[in-house]
Amino acid sequence: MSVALWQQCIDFLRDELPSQQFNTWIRPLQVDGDQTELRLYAPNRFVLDWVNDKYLNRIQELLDDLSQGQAPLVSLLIGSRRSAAAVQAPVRTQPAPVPAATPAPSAPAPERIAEPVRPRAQVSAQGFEPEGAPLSDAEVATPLPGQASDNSAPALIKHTSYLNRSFTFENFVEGKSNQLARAAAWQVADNPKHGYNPLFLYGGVGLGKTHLMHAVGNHLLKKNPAAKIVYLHSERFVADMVKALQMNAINDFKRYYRSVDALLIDDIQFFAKKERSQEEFFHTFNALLEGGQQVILTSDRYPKEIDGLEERLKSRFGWGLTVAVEPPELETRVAILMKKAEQSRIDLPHDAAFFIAQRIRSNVRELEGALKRVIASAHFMGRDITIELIRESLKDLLALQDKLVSIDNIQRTVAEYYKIKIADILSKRRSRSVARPRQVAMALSKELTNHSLPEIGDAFGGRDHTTVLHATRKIAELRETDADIREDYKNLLRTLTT
Ligand SMILES: Nc1ncnc2c1ncn2[C@@H]1O[C@H](COP(=O)(O)OP(=O)(O)OP(=O)(O)O)[C@@H](O)[C@H]1O
Repeated sequence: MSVALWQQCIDFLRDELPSQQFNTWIRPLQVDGDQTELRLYAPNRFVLDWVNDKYLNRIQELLDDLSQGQAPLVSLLIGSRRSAAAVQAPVRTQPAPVPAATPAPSAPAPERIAEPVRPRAQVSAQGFEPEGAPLSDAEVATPLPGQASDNSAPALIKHTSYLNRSFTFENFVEGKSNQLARAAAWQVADNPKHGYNPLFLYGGVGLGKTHLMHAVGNHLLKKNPAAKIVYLHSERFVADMVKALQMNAINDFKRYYRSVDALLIDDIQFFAKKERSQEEFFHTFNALLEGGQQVILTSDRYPKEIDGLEERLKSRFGWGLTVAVEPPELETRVAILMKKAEQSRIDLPHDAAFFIAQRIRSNVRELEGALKRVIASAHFMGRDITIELIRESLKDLLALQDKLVSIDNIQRTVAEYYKIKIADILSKRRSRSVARPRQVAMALSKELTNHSLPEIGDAFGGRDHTTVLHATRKIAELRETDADIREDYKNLLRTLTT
């Protein structure tokens, strides 16, 4: 019964919280319980502390409301449902109104959990035999990217453990969009034995996941130059494994990967549908976790949403910490440009950085690419970087952007998104189902185009500029208070700018 109540509570939290927060803190919680007690299992102490601190009061409040004051007592534990036996005693919290972060006075100190409790891996480093699932076509067909051999690796393992030395924490610009991911990565880098294992970073292309992963690796190496840090793309892992199987050297392969201090694997969505590789990775992963070696993974989406990935892998990824990296907001884009210019010892005026950041919104890689082009033009023509020079050197890119974000296109995209007609957006109808999307479209037009308020008003069926102003203010306010609008706006921005 309390589990059903939790499901309802989750529905509210999903609506109330930005998706990044929901995915990071609430979604990994597992639950069981009965009429009187609801046990929530956090994958590690970090999540437990955070939930305790930030969300438990609200959770208890919601449960009270949903059960008309008959809410079960909430216990927050470390572990997972199946490993509950391994957990000695919960960090039991008081029901509201007593502050939820306070452990019950009766909980004896020695029983408090000091370290994350993790279910024991089922397979030891030596325990796996190669007869697994047969190779799928995709596994066999995966090309071998040409990289030099790593001296310490068996000859068949072609990857390198090279980390990009410029991907450091110092060079990483922090903003709202990547704050959590950076904090989690820093924890792992600074305190690997007590951090989160695995650390799973996910988000769209070019947003800094690889950068952060390397930053951890670089920091670990700085602290211990003898550490064996292996970074590779998931396709490389697959290719090495295929080769090892072909050469009858799978044991070398296993030994090598299981001997590392930290294994960093990029873009693990490429494991999808490659059953044999997943099998091998699963065992490597277990062995590393069991040995206390650090694993860091990245993917372009939330692990549970990767089609073609085994459930047991998805579930195991949740033992550590899963954090999203979001597209950077305007201020962060400006700061990134200023940082990159500083690294290249280029004098980039703030208004020029602002201009580029305003126009290039999709991701940091694009932003960097645009800056490089501007710098090259400035060098080539022997001119200072001005907005005029930027307009010239990014002419094609900006024209493409303008086409993409014309008011017409915004109206069409918003109409499609909300499943209404463009004619409705232009009409005088005031019903909420039409008025809100219209306001969203107006706010997007203001943010994404250079049209003036009167021009935007004209394009929306001849409305006054004050109506457009009101719409942009209203939507700005709703993006703070209403999770649906916030999500809609974010999705539309992404559709219109990538
Ligand atoms: N916050 C940031 N501060 C400084 N540079 C950044 C930041 N975010 C991204 N970058 C830079 O943007 C580029 C792309 O980042 P990165 O390769 O880490 O993206 P990614 O998320 O791993 O993308 P993909 O999924 O395509 O591999 C890199 O050059 C990186 O240094």
